[in-house]
Amino acid sequence: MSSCFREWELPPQLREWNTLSCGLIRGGEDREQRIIGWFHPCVALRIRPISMAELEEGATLIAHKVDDQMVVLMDPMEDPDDVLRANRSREKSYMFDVAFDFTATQEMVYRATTKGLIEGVISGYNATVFAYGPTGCGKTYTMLGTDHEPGIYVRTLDDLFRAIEATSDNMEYEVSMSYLEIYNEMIRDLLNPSLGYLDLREDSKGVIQVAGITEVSTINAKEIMQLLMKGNKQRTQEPTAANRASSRSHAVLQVTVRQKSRVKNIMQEVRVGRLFMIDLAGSERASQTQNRGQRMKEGAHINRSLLALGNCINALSDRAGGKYVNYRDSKLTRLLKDSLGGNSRTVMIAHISPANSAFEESRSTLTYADRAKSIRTTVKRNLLNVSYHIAQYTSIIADLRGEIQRLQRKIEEQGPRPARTDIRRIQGDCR
Ligand SMILES: Nc1ncnc2c1ncn2[C@@H]1O[C@H](COP(=O)(O)OP(=O)(O)OP(=O)(O)O)[C@@H](O)[C@H]1O
Repeated sequence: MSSCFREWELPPQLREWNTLSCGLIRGGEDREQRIIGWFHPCVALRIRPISMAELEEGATLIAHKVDDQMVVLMDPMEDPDDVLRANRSREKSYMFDVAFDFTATQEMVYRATTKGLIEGVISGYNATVFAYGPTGCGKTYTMLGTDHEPGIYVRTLDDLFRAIEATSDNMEYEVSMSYLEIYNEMIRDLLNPSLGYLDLREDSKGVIQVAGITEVSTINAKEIMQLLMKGNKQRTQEPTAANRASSRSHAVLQVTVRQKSRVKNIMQEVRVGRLFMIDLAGSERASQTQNRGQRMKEGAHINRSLLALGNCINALSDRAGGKYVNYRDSKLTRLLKDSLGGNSRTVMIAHISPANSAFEESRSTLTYADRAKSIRTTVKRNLLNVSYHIAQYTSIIADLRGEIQRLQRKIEEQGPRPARTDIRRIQGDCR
């Protein structure tokens, strides 16, 4: 099984961090970011098992994994038994960093896509993993999973805390998480829904923040999982014809890790890594889902934001063409700005059904996933430079010392201080 990153090892550019001649960007007075290189997203494809409903409809299989990286999609209108068929133009093969079919376990998907990001995150790099694809194709299964087959959220958090534990003799960590959903273009805090709808703000360094979101600090995987499960119960899910428990919102789990050395020194740095794990709502065809009323309205919002995401992917993958990337079209793309074309190692896991009835959705998902491979992101280490503050205080202290010396000199120049009686006499003169 090939993988995006080698297990427990940093990707080559990250490993070469110490030897690379890095660019140094001052991202603000107290924040430095060191560029370590360009990256393309890791794009994985998962073909879920055929469902009972599809079997009952007499579905045939049209999507196949050929090897660890190649997937073939056949046009269902073509007769596979016709040996004379000359026109196979609509049968297409796609190459990905890694491909999975119904035989793949949750552990295999996690190891090949996400596990390799953890070491970077605890050392101050940003990373994003997102599940993409049509409704009912297995995104929530991959990200959240089940009690028996936990998905990427649980496995990542388990390994993240294990990695922290392994280096905690030398390093001090602070981990916090937030969990939100974007439902009908509105942001809701899943850890504290009573906060109402939240706004997106861009800080002075261009980093997108959700104003007022609950950030829970913890260093305990079990505690995070309990919060996640609680938050997930708040997520908007409804039965649709395509999926009995269809997620009607995009769910974003953000884990922030701050790392600093236990050895206190004057040049101490705090490294801040952010990991986004995103379970997108599924794209859907109104005709297939038979949605009406509220479900149809939700579907329109979902499709609109996924279209905005698709447009960003298109524009970003055509950098040579100099296309403008419009992140502002939806909350989803604004939130994913850094993950898509900015400072992040990004993994996209596209999902499709193997059935002939899903041909059009599968084809467009494969096309988007294929385009996403040519996006480039610039990965930088995020440093909150404590030494900057120390330098500031040192220079303030030096200034104050200089001022004291100047005043002392002035007093000395003015001669000895008048005695108390002289002061009384001076006051008397003034009256
Ligand atoms: N790889 C898989 N192995 C076993 N079951 C799967 C797999 N992928 C999906 N399923 C099952 O298929 C059904 C639909 O999956 P899921 O809810 O994850 O789809 P989704 O893409 O998140 O859908 P939506 O966009 O509507 O929320 C679920 O019952 C899920 O358990």
